[in-house]
Amino acid sequence: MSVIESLRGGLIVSVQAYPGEPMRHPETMAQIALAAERGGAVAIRCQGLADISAIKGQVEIPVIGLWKEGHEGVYITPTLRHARACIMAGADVVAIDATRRARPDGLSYADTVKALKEEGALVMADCGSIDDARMAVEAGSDIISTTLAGYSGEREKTAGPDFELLDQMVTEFPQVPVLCEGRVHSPTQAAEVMAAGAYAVVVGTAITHPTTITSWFADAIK
Ligand SMILES: CC(=O)N[C@H](C=O)[C@@H](O)[C@H](O)[C@H](O)COP(=O)(O)O
Repeated sequence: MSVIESLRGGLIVSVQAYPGEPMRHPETMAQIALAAERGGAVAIRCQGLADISAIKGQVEIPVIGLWKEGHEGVYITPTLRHARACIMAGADVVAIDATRRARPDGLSYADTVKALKEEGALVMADCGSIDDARMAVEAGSDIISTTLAGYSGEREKTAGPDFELLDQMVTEFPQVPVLCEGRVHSPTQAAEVMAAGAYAVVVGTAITHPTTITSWFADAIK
């Protein structure tokens, strides 16, 4: 079965810790990824070359790798160099910023995807709007996703997943795998995005970010 086919209908778990956080260590991330695999994840999404390699060493399921540089503007795998490095580190799919903003290396999104495809890589397009998705499909991305909805200035940051953008994407691109990622906070919401036509759902915070999960409970009993 192809990597993309193996994601169909499944749960992808995003395993990331942010700079300065207590769990930001490749071995810790790899342990969480393995736990997620045992729980039924069909793939892991993770950040940074050390985490990608450590996680590849632990799990059998595919790894979607990205490399975050900074946290403003184009920061998810911002350049072709970052994308190539993710593949070299072992990622089965590389996730890259697929907004229409200028990229730090001056390449267009289409040029970046073209180079990666020529090298045999699979590309996940992290989109923030339907216009981004159009550009990403035109460029030949293997997967498109709602990852940047609410973070790139084109969509409101909904409390839960951006169902409206998901609907636009699956309606306009029925032939392209559309992932729903971002603020999927419960099993019910995960089921809802699948019912809405997502090819697969990506859950990060609600499974792998204990500080945030703890704050949900702490706030609820204040
Ligand atoms: C916008 C951005 O930088 N998103 C990042 C992308 O890799 C991660 O910080 C998110 O945790 C991930 O998308 C999963 O989303 P959520 O944690 O909401 O389930």
